[in-house]
Amino acid sequence: MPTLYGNTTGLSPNATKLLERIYRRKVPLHVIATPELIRALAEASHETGRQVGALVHRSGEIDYVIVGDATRLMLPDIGRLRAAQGRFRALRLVHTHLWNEPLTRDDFVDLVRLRLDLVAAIQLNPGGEPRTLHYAYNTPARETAPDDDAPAEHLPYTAVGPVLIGRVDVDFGGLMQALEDEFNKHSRTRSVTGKDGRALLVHVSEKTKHGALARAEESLRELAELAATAGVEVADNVLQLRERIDARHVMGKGKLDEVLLRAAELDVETLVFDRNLTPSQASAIAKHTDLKVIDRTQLILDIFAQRAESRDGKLQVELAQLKYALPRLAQKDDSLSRLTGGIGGRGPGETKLEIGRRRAKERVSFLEDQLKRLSRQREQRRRRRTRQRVPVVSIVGYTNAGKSTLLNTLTGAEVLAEDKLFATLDPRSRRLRFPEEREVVLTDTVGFIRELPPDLFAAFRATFEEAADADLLLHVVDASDPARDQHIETTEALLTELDLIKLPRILVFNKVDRVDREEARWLQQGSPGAVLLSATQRETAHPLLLRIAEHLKSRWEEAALVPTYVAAADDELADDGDHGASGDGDQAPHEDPVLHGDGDGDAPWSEATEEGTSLTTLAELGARPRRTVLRI
Ligand SMILES: Nc1nc2c(ncn2[C@@H]2O[C@H](COP(=O)(O)OP(=O)(O)OP(=O)(O)O)[C@@H](O)[C@H]2O)c(=O)[nH]1
Ligand SMILES: [Mg+2]
Repeated sequence: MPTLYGNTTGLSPNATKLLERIYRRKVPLHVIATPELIRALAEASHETGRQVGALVHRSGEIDYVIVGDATRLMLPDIGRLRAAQGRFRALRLVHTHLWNEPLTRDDFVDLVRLRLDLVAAIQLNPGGEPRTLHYAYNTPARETAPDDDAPAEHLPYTAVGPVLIGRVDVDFGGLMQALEDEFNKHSRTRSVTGKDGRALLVHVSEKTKHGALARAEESLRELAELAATAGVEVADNVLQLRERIDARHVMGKGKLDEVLLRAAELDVETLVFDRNLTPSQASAIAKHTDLKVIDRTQLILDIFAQRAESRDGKLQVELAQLKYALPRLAQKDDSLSRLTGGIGGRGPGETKLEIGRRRAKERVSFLEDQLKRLSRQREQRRRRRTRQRVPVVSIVGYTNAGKSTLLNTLTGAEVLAEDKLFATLDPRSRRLRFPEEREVVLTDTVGFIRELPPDLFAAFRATFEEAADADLLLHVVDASDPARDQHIETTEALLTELDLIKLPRILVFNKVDRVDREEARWLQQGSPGAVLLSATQRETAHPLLLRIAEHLKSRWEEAALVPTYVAAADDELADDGDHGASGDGDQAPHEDPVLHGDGDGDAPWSEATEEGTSLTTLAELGARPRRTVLRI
């Protein structure tokens, strides 16, 4: 007994018989539909007062007969596209429209979403006779040349009609062949700059507070940076503010269809959501759109996976990824296969994420054990260091603020500093020598980010263990970033969570070369205790060095490492601010290298060695030698 799909309740025996008989039709490849099929669909439709459709396979068989209501047809779940061969599903939908409507938005969405060969709608007259036909097929997204003055909007399909039923003259097989050739050619020639393909960024949030739009745009900007860091080319953004986040699909169905059509139009395969999705939301959206769906957490995890270098870092990323994947493994949905491979599915190193739930749980406890061991080792190292009473200064702040650049500049180290988010995942410590054998260990840290994924936060808490023992924190802020204040807020909130907020802290406004004088002055007035500098310009760091020395004065004395201390005149420390962007005229030229740092070698967390350092006097720091007092 052939199965009927869709709205089959309350069908009369006669209607059922007519519908079942549709399965007997055969449709050769050279036509969209035979007159017999069209008549059978019209007849069943007239009998039921509902739309009736057939999904016709290229083999000529009718695979599904579907009943709708008076205005629409709900297609059955016909499996996932990527399991199918080639570009198209090899199925075309031929169905009736009762009210003489042309193709509807639902028709286009089905065409694109399911990659159907073609969708045809037969318009019936009031007597139930087939009159005209509308049809549409997928066409490749067109590359818009820069000098192309055609409208930027380009639909991912071509629609034809109305055509009188007797006049439909389409070589269906020939059309499909031509389209497949065109799609193949298109995918060969299209240039993709992102190594991991193109994505559509989607921001949905509630329009609760004032300024929601500006915040949404700022958030999308950061997401675009994250995507670029992860190696994804951003094709476009979609932004929606709505009253309430939809529990199932985040946005409304209509908007989701729009996203789907836009994705097809731009030929992207991935949606990156600017929020964290629940496992069921991610799976429902993937299912509805047949696109790969990534959320903000996955994107960040992916960056971390690509960037972690040390054993510790790799273990932590893998742990965070597994913890993220576990509830999704439980979903038992075939969209899970999308979690593996490519963006969002990379494990650190060679680790595969394609593992079962039980294995994943075992691996989680293994990783946790390993990490505990490593943590103990670090603890021992730290204790040794504490015994040596070398003060620790930790550089913290939002990602891309210039922390590593500052470390490099101060110590002459060569830590990777890049205009990318999360350039540093395996923080390094460097020894920095002040005059008179006073020294500090300067530690770089992982950058903070808004809504740091909880699992990642837990995993990376460990990297802040070092900072917990710090005598002083340098909170580095990119002064030139429009979201500067939010970054400070986020960093302070995370410092609170990490229990580091109680440590003494110097606010360092970095990149002042990129803000104008007026703004620099304003910044200094707003935060009198802050230091302004450009980490890329070594000489601007002197006020900061003096401040560090001032802060650690008692610490050094207490440690009695040396019988001397630095006494910088109060006024010197108070007016540091104007050193900032421009540098002071009375700054003495200093000799390179001013300060010498010696690296830890490549192993993070290892102790600084004693070799290779040389001493400089505070005068050689070059700031204001005349007014600097050194006492013995
Ligand atoms: N113009 C200017 N650019 C700077 C300055 N300091 C750092 N940068 C640039 O800002 C970018 C980020 O610097 P990083 O030192 O990698 O920043 P970070 O805080 O360590 O970043 P993560 O490790 O990603 O958290 C790099 O391209 C630097 O060259 C500065 O004072 N002026
Ligand atoms: Mg860094």
